[in-house]
Amino acid sequence: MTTTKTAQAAAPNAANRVMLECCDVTRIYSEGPEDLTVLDGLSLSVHAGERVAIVGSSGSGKTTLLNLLGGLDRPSRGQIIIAGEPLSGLGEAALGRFRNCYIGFVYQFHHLLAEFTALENAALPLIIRGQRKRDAEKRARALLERVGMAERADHKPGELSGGERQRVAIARALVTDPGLVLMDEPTGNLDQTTASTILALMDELARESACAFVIVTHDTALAAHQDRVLRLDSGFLVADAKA
Ligand SMILES: Nc1ncnc2c1ncn2[C@@H]1O[C@H](COP(=O)(O)OP(=O)(O)OP(=O)(O)O)[C@@H](O)[C@H]1O
Repeated sequence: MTTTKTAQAAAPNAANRVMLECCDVTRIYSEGPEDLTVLDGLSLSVHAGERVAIVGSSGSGKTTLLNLLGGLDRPSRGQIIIAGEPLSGLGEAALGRFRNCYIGFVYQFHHLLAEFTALENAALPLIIRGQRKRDAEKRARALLERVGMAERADHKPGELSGGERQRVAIARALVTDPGLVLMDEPTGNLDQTTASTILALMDELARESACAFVIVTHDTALAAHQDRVLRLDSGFLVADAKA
């Protein structure tokens, strides 16, 4: 194990194209009586088709990092570049459009819309993008099928179990065929069989469409399944050997 600010060893089978670059990123929270430095000059590259797990103890900054990578928060210092685009150069509206095109989110707080069915929720990112409802729902249905939710497509979130809602959220994140998917405990609510289905789907997508995944998790089995495991510790990334 190396203890360096930069965790940049490329996975053996990763494509050469860099999908995500995090350059010397620092995040300091200044709201309390004292400044809190959560990330301290952190650098990271993730290539197309690469799957990276971020682990670390509670409060180590995993969610903070994920929010920065998704453009939901801005770093105090440093630069985040996705698909060659520095996020700091984008205003809020442009950032929203960029997220819709390039990033899929599976976050615990990213709730499904209660008044829409599973199918409509999964199709939503394409509708927002301006795609015709019929085409968007066709693609969404295909994704729901892949996560084993085709039978429940016409149900609303209130009629689904926690694990089923999570699978719809995963379909919604993948429906736009994003270059980068950010996941926060994606298999947290799932039984082992369903979790394995989701892992297999992620493997396929990483291979087929060179989608890159950054996955925050406490689940050691899920982390061990990824190309790289990075541990957040005292504001720095510590690169583990391939788990
Ligand atoms: N908006 C904020 N203002 C001030 N401090 C914050 C804010 N958000 C997070 N923190 C603090 O930053 C630190 C890192 O929080 P973060 O949520 O990133 O940790 P985490 O590794 O995701 O934890 P967990 O595994 O428990 O979800 C914590 O000490 C937290 O209290």
